[in-house]
Amino acid sequence: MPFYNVWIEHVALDLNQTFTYRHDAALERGMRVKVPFNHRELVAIVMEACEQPDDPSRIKDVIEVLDEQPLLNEELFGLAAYMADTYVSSMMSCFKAMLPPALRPATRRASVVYEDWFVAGDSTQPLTKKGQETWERLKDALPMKASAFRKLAKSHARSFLERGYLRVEKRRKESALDLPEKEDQTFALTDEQRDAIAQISASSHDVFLLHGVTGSGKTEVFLRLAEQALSENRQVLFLVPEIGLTPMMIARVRSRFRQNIAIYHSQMSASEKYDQYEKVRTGEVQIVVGTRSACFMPFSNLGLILMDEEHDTSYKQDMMPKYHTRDLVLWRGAYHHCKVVLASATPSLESYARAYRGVFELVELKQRIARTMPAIRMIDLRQEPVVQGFSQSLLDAIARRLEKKEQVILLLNRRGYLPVVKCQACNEVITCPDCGIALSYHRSNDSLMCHCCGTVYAFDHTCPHCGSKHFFNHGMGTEKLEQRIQSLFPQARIVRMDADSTRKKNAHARLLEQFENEGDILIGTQMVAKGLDFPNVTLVGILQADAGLVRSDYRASEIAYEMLEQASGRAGRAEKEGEVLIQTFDQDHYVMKSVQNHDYKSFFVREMQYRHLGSYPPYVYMATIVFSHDDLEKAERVARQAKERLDGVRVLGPIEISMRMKKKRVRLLVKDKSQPHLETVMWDLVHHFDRSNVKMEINMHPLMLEE
Ligand SMILES: Nc1ncnc2c1ncn2[C@@H]1O[C@H](COP(=O)(O)OP(=O)(O)OP(=O)(O)O)[C@@H](O)[C@H]1O
Ligand SMILES: [Zn+2]
Repeated sequence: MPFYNVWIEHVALDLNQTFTYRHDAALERGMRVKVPFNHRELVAIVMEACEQPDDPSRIKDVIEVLDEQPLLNEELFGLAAYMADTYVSSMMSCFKAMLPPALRPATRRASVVYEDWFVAGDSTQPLTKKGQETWERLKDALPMKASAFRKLAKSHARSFLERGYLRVEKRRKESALDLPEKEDQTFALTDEQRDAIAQISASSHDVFLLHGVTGSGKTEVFLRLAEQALSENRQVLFLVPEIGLTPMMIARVRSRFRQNIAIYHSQMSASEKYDQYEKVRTGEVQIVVGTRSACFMPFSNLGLILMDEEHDTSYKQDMMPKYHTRDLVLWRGAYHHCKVVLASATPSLESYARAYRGVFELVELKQRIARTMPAIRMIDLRQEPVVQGFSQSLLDAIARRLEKKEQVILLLNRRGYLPVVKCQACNEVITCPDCGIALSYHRSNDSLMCHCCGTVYAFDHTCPHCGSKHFFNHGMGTEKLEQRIQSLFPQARIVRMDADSTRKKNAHARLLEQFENEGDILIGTQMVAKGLDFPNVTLVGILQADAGLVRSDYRASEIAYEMLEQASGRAGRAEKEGEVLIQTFDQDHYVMKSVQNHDYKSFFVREMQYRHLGSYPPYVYMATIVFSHDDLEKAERVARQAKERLDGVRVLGPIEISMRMKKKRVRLLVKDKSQPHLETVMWDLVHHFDRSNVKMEINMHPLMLEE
């Protein structure tokens, strides 16, 4: 049949409308084609063949077919449709989110680069005793990248080559992720680990919440479960929140499974992503480790999905379609009839509530491998003064640890030098003209930065309002902390980790390696709270523990709790006992109490009461609608009209929120007990509400209200 319905990407079009074109050869669903549209050539995706339209003479021809095979299989089509429905977004935007950039409309592939790999030869020539030992230790890990093997085998690599134990083979260059080389370590499982694995394997449930305290050895549980799935010839998807923050985790997975693994994350180039995508599609690898977009990999036979740190907010995409990775992997798990394991020391309230009700099966690891949780000491800042950010207790503790040659992590969740630049003469605060919020001073490039939109402004150290050259020096970001701590401990080797110091590719991995090998103090933003496993870290200090609690967002307490508990969990993970010092004005707050007692359950119970009282998730489903326009009144008027149209749901607002790109913005907050009903109401708005050139953006199930 020569007629086909296609999806076209075009902002001015109504969501999900399709158009009909003619093509005389057969097209398959999921192929890309180029079509004429309003005097332009646009890329479209074929949806289906269709009947001859009423007036075939008006139908135009497809200009070019871009693919030999469909890009997406039926499962991924189903996933796109689910995603479009759930997040009230267009099919085309879902396809774009799902495909690697090289397969998105109108891109060409970069050339392929090759590099040396070692594969095992079949030599029986004698080796020295040391050589024999090294060979025994490493031979099962082959094939391996030549450079990596040389690092592990040191001087022996050459004789292995000369004696035919190794052969060189050219392979397509891997993702440039610079992972620390690790040798595989297998442990005798602890009783708890063994029980957890047995429970998951034997259960008839599909979805598990693995709640294991920090340092309880969740990774080893993942690796064993992955081995099981592989032994049944099924594929494994292993999701991590941010690749940069998890080089150690990935190195461990890779050291166990070597060549059988694809790595997929946002810092890779388009051609690297394409390579990894193809490896999965062609069945060359069985395991994918990656960040949220890895949940779209073209698996054919998934046997297990692992989602580490399932509470992490980076699993929610912040552009359209604003999906949550957890929802999508649950859908895929159901499609493949495979088990899904969500894991965290601090599960999201949504997941724990589901485990509580038995929707997910709860699996617990209550003990640390190191046996003891670190002791938490609250430093009451109402009693003990802080001088330039530090209490004397914290300074003393740092000094003691440095003396013992142990390592320290300091958390201050604010980057830059000064958080606010305020004129001493006229009291004006310098703000971002696009967003209206205070700019931060960054000393490294001597400029001002908006932490909302990322714009950098030149700073001549003169107040734009009154011309004064004097500014207050209140407040502190990580840059200032670094300077201060260096002057207090001149001998200490300090590593700073925040969004500024980690901008370059592989910077995370490099900084972490630097800290592990030759650092004394690691300072940083919430990044340092995540996943780090350094045996010699015995002190964690948290400078402004209350900072997260003063935010008005409904999830503020949960996010603050996660950060504090996770940061605390970095101390004392091996033999040496750990200690955590938390500087707070509010030590009786239930968040502080729960952290102090390492008591997730009490946090959960209290927080659920607040969510219940305020009608917030997980008690209701929620969406935000943001209207933006140059004219605030117009945006408000349209928002009020939309509110009237929203029938049978609770609507709060409109309220004005911070500007974005110079546009004024107002927000409606929509709540309902029923997810399908909420979706119906929102779709109705998208299709039938006249928003007269006011921009309208919907965010289903937002994690944060202020964005
Ligand atoms: N059975 C075991 N025997 C000895 N050591 C183990 C065992 N299992 C794990 N470990 C070690 O214990 C440490 C903590 O394990 P892991 O990093 O998996 O913890 P985790 O549960 O992921 O913690 P977090 O949630 O804090 O990231 C690691 O250094 C790991 O190598
Ligand atoms: Zn801005």
